[in-house]
Amino acid sequence: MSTSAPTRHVRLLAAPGDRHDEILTPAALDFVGHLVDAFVGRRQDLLKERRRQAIRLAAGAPLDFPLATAAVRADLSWRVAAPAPGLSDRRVEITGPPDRRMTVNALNSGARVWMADFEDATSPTWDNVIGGQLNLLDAIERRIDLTTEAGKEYRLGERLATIMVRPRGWHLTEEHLEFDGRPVPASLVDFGLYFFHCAQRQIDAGYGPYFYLPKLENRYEARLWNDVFVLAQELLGIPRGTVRATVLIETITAAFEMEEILYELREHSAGLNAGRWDYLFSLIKTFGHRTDFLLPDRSRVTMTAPFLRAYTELLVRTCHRRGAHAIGGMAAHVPGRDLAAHDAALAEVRLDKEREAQDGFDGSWVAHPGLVPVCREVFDGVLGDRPHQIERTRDDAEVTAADLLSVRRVSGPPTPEGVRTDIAVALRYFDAWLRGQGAVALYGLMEDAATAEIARVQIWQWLRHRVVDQETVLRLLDDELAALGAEHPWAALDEVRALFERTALEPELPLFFTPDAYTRHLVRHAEAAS
Ligand SMILES: CC(=O)SCCNC(=O)CCNC(=O)[C@H](O)C(C)(C)COP(=O)(O)OP(=O)(O)OC[C@H]1O[C@@H](n2cnc3c(N)ncnc32)[C@H](O)[C@@H]1OP(=O)(O)O
Ligand SMILES: O=CC(=O)O
Ligand SMILES: [Mg+2]
Repeated sequence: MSTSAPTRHVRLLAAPGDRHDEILTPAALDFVGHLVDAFVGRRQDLLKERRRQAIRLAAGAPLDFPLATAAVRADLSWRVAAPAPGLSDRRVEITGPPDRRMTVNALNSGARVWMADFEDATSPTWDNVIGGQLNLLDAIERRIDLTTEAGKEYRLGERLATIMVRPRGWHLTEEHLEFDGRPVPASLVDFGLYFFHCAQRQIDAGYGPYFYLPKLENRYEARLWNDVFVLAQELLGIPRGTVRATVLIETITAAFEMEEILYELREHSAGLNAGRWDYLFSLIKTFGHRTDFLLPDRSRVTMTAPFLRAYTELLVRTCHRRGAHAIGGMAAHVPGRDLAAHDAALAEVRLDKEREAQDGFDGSWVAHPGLVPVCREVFDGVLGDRPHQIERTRDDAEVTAADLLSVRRVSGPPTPEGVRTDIAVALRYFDAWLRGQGAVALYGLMEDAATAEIARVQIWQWLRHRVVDQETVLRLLDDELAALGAEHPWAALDEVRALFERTALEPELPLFFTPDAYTRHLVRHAEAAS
């Protein structure tokens, strides 16, 4: 590193794990320490500002495009950085946790990009966090090949997806590391360890350190990330502007600051992604108390709803005006076990990708290798030999604040089946998450932290508006816990019930279910750590 070590250190509180020492080297921990020392205070202030903004909006303050930055939006002269090597053609991006086998499968999947996910698709057990870093390092070093006991071989092919890493969001902490007696921001751990070990290796391989940034709520959080990148590059002697990052627009407040977010990150920006599931979660969380934001069953809120079309149209228009990629979101259908379910899932995904490609997106996400071909086919049909369609500026897509908030047109009460499904999904997902699995297929759909959040906040919203009564929810809760216990005798039923009660049934809605569940259930401190 080009500067001296921090005077205050990151302290490791976890017991040693298999090969963890290869990631948690003194130099890597010093590097993370530098980042934490520099940014921990600002992160804290920004989290406080999130709470203040939530209170303002709950009290009826209007949400609009910020007046203070009108000049940034009006100035058509600025552009984001040119696409970096490996990021020009992003027609298909596969996402998933950096589990060892899935890492090989994702890199070989035929997708152009693999989003290695420490956020929605990962349950942040310490083993998953450090194991994920090891898998990334081993993949980049091409030493990840393995043969299972059953004889199945996993070998990296010749043409691999470009890696983009999604660190955990600003709201989460990593409690196996401590700085000044306090847990460390998880974003800086995931970003810092990957950057320290892999940034130069990726540059040497002809790519670079690339990221996806989740759950940002405003331009100040984008500025914080940009400053993290500047310092990280400086510390390791990597030229400024080497990092690239795609920001997920997946909160309702960030939808009003898309231009500003691109502007803040412009020297490191790789565009925006329409993170539809967290977006819906954020919308319900932010305006859940208002009757005009009462949403029906999740299955009835599709991407053709006017307020969601407004969001994706604005995203494409904003990106393309600034020379940035606009990347589509996740259709939740995953290939089924039988042929009919498989065909139905593919048809749903095809429709979703067709709409995105026609709207001007430059590529999109899939959750499963079996969906890569359909997404590629659709985008091939629109892009042909062009790597993207950034030149399509979508000046026709005029979107107002009212369009983004016009939820009333799809609002309405849930069906009994919708209530049961949300409870079933939340419970099953919580159980998987507590056991270390952050993404699961349930009832033909991919479920992860974002979709599980929707399930629990919908129940909260329906109870609050009395369109479902507490007795019904408690009866369904008993039924679904019994069904879960019958299917999975090992399920942590008491913990799952308590988590559901705390995060869906209390009058005060917790902002996320993950910090509570993490601190209570996933943290394992070594008794003798010093
Ligand atoms: C809202 C959002 O943020 S979306 C982004 C975050 N969410 C995700 O990334 C979810 C990613 N997807 C997944 O994790 C998985 O596809 C699941 C959990 C939904 C389903 O997984 P499974 O039940 O294992 O699916 P299935 O049995 O069909 O898998 C078949 C093979 O494909 C592999 N596979 C499935 N999905 C992926 C993936 N996303 N990446 C790499 N490999 C994958 C499996 O590992 C398995 O390979 P194997 O036979 O070599 O072990
Ligand atoms: O991260 C993606 C989302 O839809 O949420
Ligand atoms: Mg998300």
